[in-house]
Amino acid sequence: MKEREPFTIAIDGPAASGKGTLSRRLAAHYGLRHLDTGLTYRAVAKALLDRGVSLDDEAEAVEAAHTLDLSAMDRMVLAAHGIGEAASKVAVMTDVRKALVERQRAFAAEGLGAVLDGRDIGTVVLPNADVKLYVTASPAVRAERRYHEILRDGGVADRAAILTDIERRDARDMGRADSPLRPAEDAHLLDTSEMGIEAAFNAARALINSKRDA
Ligand SMILES: Nc1ncnc2c1ncn2[C@@H]1O[C@H](COP(=O)(O)OP(=O)(O)OP(=O)(O)O)[C@@H](O)[C@H]1O
Ligand SMILES: Nc1ccn([C@@H]2O[C@H](COP(=O)(O)O)[C@@H](O)[C@H]2O)c(=O)n1
Repeated sequence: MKEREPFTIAIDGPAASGKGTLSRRLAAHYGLRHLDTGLTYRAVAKALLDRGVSLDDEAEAVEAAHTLDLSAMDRMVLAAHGIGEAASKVAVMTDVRKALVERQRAFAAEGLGAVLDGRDIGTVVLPNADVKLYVTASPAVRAERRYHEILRDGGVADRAAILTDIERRDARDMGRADSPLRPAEDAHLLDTSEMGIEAAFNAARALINSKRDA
């Protein structure tokens, strides 16, 4: 049997667009490793919060980025709302991004290929990825999904506050100088505002299969 070349899939999109859900499904389907790069920024932010230092402390943040153990990142712990907000603050620091991008590229280069999701995967981390997807949905739809996710996990949520948070994080992620969130020129847009998880997975799979077989 002919051996396949390593295959990389880059998935970007705003908060709560569904890129993590889609990336996990695709990685399992194609037998690829998966890295949620948002967790790397969250882990750096949490390290600063745990140490009781300011989120502006760039030297501490860079040190945390270099020493981060990717295999020890706990999605349940890092999912906390406050950590997401803190992550988008440390994510504006160029030297933090440099350190994390290096780690993310090293992850993607190992093995038979990988799916990476985040904000700058198609534009900065893996500009030569085999497939690039930009997953999005309207802010109202994303807020509604996050609202139901919080209730499902037993939490208490306020719809209006979630929408405000999502819009604030979008503005910070799209407006920063270094590696702002935007679709790569060669990314395929997947607007899931009116698409369920299964339909989004099927659309992504059809696109990836066409690239793999090409
Ligand atoms: N196409 C979809 N239709 C309906 N619900 C969806 C869809 N995609 C994802 N969801 C749900 O929306 C919520 C947010 O999805 P997910 O965590 O994958 O988003 P994300 O883009 O990775 O978010 P973040 O950047 O904040 O980590 C989850 O509860 C997920 O189950
Ligand atoms: N490639 C990335 C991934 C994430 N960020 C920043 O981290 C924040 C948290 O990300 P989630 O995907 O877990 O919500 C996000 O708001 C970004 O500020 C990034 O800059 N680049």
